[in-house]
Amino acid sequence: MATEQAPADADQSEADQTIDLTTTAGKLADLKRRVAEVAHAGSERAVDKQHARGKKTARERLEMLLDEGTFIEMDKYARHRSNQFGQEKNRPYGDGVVTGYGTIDGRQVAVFAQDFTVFGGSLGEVFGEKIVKVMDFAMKIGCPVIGLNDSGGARIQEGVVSLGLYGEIFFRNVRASGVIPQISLVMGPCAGGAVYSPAITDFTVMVDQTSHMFITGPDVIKTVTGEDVGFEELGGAKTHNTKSGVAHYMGSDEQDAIDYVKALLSYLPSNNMETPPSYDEGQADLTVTDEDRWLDTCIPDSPNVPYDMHQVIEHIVDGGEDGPDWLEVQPLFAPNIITGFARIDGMSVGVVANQPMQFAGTLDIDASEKAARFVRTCDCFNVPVLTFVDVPGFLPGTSQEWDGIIRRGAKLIYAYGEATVPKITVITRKAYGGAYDVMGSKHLGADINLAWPTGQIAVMGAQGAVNILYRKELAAVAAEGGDVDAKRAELIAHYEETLANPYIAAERGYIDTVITPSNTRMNVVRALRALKNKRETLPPKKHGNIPL
Ligand SMILES: CC(=O)SCCNC(=O)CCNC(=O)[C@H](O)C(C)(C)COP(=O)(O)OP(=O)(O)OC[C@H]1O[C@@H](n2cnc3c(N)ncnc32)[C@H](O)[C@@H]1OP(=O)(O)O
Repeated sequence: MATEQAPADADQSEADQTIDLTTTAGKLADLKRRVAEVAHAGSERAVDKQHARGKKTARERLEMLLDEGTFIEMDKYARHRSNQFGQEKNRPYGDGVVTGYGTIDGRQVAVFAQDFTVFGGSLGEVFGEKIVKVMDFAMKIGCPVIGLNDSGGARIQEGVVSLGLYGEIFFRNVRASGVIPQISLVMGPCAGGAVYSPAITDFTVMVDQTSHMFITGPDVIKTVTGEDVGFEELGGAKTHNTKSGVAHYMGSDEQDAIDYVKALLSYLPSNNMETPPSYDEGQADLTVTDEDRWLDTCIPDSPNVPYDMHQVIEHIVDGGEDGPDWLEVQPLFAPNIITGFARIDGMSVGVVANQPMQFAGTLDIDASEKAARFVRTCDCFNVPVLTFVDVPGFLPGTSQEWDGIIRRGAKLIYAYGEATVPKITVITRKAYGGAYDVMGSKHLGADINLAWPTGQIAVMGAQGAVNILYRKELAAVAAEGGDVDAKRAELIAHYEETLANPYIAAERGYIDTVITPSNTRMNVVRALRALKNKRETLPPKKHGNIPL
């Protein structure tokens, strides 16, 4: 995979002695020797230790990630210039990070892979300069940059210079945000300030058991707060995929994590000036199939009975022998909302959907932030947003209020309102209260709004509404010894008939049309085709002020 072939492991010192640098043959032999040194920058002991932990080396990982034979390494002869703490005696080629470019599924990408076998992958001046250079290169040519993180953090011996280079990387992460996709694979430690580069990138993928992210480690935490916590519990892949929402996917092993990144890239354009790649576009069968007909039966008669929104999504997106063309993002975090990429009619689509199986599909802080971030990611990279709505409202509770559901829930409104990509919304069942507005409503600029006849678009559910509207009447029935439950049922039926349906919204054009569920795929395909050339721009401004 290097541009020069490394010689087989022979007795190197003997070979070195025979190199005559005054001849061309000698100079070529010298280059070969250096190439071999580059490839074996980490000691055998460090490589063995890496493997014993179930981790691959930086070069092995790049081989797994990139198309075979496409990697071109940059700065392989770079070495640190530090002469502190005896560092001048050890100047391995590459300085602990492998950088360069290659292809994934034939598409150009730039990469850097931190090499834990050299100085623990710690970031010094030259190491940092190499990353900065490859990021600048990716920006110039408009291709995604993928960072493989496995590092002890700032190289302690190089002091503030290391911190300066972290800052240079963060700065570029910010400037590249929304221009080129940035993806972080965390495949070992990622500690202290180092975590903020992955945090700014579009996606962070971790590996179960072998990757950790934290600002301060267990020892510091013990000293400062007295808490006893291990690496895994504090900042392992499970923690960041389920609790903190820092990560977007937990790979079961390194191969799984890498495969996820490759799949992710297949839904994204190379930069914000391009549209995402499409596969067999325009080939969708628009007749109603058995898969489509399943949708006519999936909504339970009782509004209190859940159903799995994953199944709805899977019946609408493209599919083949390998199953639905669907890649969930943050599947383990805030599962009351589903986010992920799909292909419909061969086109890339970002799906946001309430999940009635979790907290009845209510919106809470985590769900709002998860979906807001996802909608903005789609909008950056010209991916249309398809929303499925079954939401009974925002989650009530003091913890939600005190943790800021007002400003944090507002992010989702902001994200939908700001997005100029095609926006298509399907209301399958409940769309209650403020949550109706939030979830891709016409009022927030959605282009096509569809509802199923099972849709209930109202300020609140029938039960709650009747209890408020008819409190006095119900109390009077109770006082007279009448049948309160029968009266309530009668009032609920009346409310459902008059208000909890999709037709009032449709009368006003808030819903473009009410469709038979089995016609959803056909309607979505036609809408995507119609909206393909949608052009909408925001008023000129420096940038908006999303509540953070
Ligand atoms: C902005 C910031 O990044 S602030 C954060 C600064 N970094 C830190 O606080 C983490 C410091 N490092 C560590 O705590 C540990 O090395 C860990 C947890 C990352 C990994 O531990 P282990 O897997 O046991 O690896 P180990 O400690 O042996 O490190 C491997 C080698 O990398 C070196 N190394 C690790 N981190 C650093 C570092 N930050 N700077 C310089 N060298 C480092 C180690 O000295 C060791 O060198 P050696 O093989 O010559 O003995």
